[in-house]
Amino acid sequence: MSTNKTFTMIKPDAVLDGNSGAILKMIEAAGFRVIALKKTQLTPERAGEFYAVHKDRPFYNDLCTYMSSGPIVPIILEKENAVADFRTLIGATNPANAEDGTIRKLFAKSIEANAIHGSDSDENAEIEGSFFFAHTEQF
Ligand SMILES: Nc1ncnc2c1ncn2[C@@H]1O[C@H](COP(=O)(O)OP(=O)(O)OP(=O)(O)O)[C@@H](O)[C@H]1O
Repeated sequence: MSTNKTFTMIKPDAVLDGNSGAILKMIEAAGFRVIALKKTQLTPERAGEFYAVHKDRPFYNDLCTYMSSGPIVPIILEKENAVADFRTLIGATNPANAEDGTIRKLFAKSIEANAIHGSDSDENAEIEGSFFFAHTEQF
């Protein structure tokens, strides 16, 4: 059964460019409610843990370097059909393929520095949210 929650993370390129506020505004305007939010920075090792599923991909090392290169804003969100609706809101992984009006179309710079992450399943949303927030931090 759906948990109605998803996990997102505004990535270093978007945070450093001062786009966190504009991105959060789009997220809330689309009907998502913020359950937990903070600003933090990953070490390369923690970035490697977060993206462990990609450890055999050729872009893994560059991805970990990039994801630990600056601040990020991890967020837990709530909405009906949250995981699927959020993937629609952010658009395709590669901004060259992202649909008009999506967050990545507006803010992503490249397939790597693509502004934002969105969980791809209810199970991963739970795992990824717990990676950054203890249950007591959520409300
Ligand atoms: N070919 C690639 N070259 C460089 N970086 C890539 C490439 N493919 C994916 N990435 C990076 O790895 C992240 C995870 O890749 P994945 O295939 O899970 O995409 P996604 O599900 O759209 O993105 P995310 O998991 O961040 O929401 C991407 O968001 C992107 O930052």
